[in-house]
Amino acid sequence: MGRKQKSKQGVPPTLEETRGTGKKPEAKVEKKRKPTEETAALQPPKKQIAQEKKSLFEESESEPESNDVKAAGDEFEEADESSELEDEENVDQAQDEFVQGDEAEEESEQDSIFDSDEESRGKPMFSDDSGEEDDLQVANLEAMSRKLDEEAELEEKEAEEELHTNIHPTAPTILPPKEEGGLADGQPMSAFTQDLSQIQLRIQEINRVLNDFKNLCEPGRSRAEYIDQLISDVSVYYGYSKFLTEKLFELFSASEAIEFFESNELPRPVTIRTNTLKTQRRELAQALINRGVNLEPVGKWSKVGLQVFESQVPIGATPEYLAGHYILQAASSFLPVMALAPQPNERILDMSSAPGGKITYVAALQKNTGVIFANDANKARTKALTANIHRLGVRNAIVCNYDGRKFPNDVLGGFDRVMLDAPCSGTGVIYKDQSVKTNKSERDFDTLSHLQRQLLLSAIDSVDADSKTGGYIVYSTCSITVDEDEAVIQYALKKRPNVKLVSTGLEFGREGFVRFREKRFHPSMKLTRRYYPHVHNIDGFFVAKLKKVSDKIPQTVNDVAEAEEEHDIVEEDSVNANSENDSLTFDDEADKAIIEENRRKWLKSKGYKVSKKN
Ligand SMILES: C[S@@+](CC[C@H](N)C(=O)[O-])C[C@H]1O[C@@H](n2cnc3c(N)ncnc32)[C@H](O)[C@@H]1O
Repeated sequence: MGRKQKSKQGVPPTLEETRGTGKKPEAKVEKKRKPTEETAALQPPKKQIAQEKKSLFEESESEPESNDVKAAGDEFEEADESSELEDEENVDQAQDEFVQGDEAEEESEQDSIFDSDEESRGKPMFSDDSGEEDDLQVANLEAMSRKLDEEAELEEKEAEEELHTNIHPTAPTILPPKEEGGLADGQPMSAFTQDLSQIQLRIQEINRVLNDFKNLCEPGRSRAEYIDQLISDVSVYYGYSKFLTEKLFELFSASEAIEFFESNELPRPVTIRTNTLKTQRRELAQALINRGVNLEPVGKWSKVGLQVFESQVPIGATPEYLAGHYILQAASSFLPVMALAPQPNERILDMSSAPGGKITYVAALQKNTGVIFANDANKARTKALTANIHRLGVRNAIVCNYDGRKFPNDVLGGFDRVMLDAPCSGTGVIYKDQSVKTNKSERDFDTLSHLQRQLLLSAIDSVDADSKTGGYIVYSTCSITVDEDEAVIQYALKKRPNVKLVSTGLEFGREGFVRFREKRFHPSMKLTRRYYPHVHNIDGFFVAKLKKVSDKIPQTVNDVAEAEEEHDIVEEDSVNANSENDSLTFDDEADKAIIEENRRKWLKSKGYKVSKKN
């Protein structure tokens, strides 16, 4: 019903489009969020620069992230088609397809990435290099940010006026009458109007009622009825499958969910990362400003990121770009590398590294010392990885092409640190790949979560707990679903009690869920970090950092305590992974069957004779 209705109406205009035509949206869904502590590190911009995005990247080369989501989407479409396979085989096949990828897949995709840092507007800081902030002439930035602030203020004022004009002083009849259209009690009521602008208005109205339910609800109507209608309306208005709308809705309160869905209609700010192997941020900024690029640092939290406001030249084809002085990279992608905190001379594994945005940052932090194994299971994607490694002047990386689940730990293991930026559904980057809105099923999430769990165990097994400088694993995704984030970490804590969660060291971000619906995660899960587009104005992201305390997989709580003592680990916040609080259960039997099936397929592919399945 929802999709049908949408195709009749066409895609709802985004706020940006509405602004572009000079026509205002009928009303803001909700008054703009006031800056909170949470947003202090990264203030969302009050004015997005969607139009500029296109011209900025017209000639840009491929960079990380957008590829990833697309790859996931493509592979899952294929997985869906293999309907004649048995359930287990389906899961397996989907995983294999996901890993192998399409050889013909485009190796390069544009990375249209946006970010903002309102806080630092007007006071640019380039603190990474020499601390000589005053040296850089960035008057253009100040002018730009003043202009943006004024526009934003005006917009906010207008939005507030509209809110008052459009919203009825008392609760109107929002929900369709129970008897109308044969709707039964408790049955989710899909949109009873064909008009998207009316649906949009109803979204606002329901939100208002939910925020003051006691006074504004219609007599005899339950909160659940309003929420059902809201989910149905959001699904129609923003064009999501009902399944995904519900899945994402449950992560937030109703008002926040609306903000989240709205934020997926707007691009994130364009950001670039200075390649400190070749230049310093201050010099790069100066060179780009001279070419007519308006930019400023992404925020105090990053020493290498720059946000691009507008540019008279294609930002992906400047001489500085071609010389490898920077890479177009989402600000969110800096975070797992910062959490990994690689040290010079370490041996590091990036288990799924193509097209190389994060691993080239790792190399820069190591100043090209030590050794990085830049692995990716998709051979086609390793070409873009190699190209980026060359362009950015990385000399300490070895590109390899293993399925991370079967990474040869016995030969190549014993790493000081391992990064697993896992393949995921991309629910954090819906703006970049709108197909995620409709092409993900429950089965896709199950398949991915299973793959992510296997990869994480393999990542853990590749680390040397006795490393003098490290012994860490960082797990990240650009998805915000609990299945792909906390549930994967919880699984690893259970299967590998020789690891424990530690602080990511990241300054901002929301704590990971310790409770989520019926699930109870380990208390140390609060050390993980979640990022959201509507809160932090960066891609939705998840980052967790684990410390391996022993190379043996301990069997008892005491074993873990002993290992920790031996490794002299003092982590006030983190709690032992083998705690009794661990109440989440796992379907070990199902895992066993899938792993066994994978093993059989692998043996077969290597030419071994494999006995028939029982
Ligand atoms: C999120 S992307 C990685 C992005 C990369 N870290 C970067 O910053 O550019 C996930 C990657 O996982 C790879 N992948 C999928 N399944 C894999 C597996 N079983 N083993 C290793 N890599 C895998 C995909 O080919 C994809 O390149």
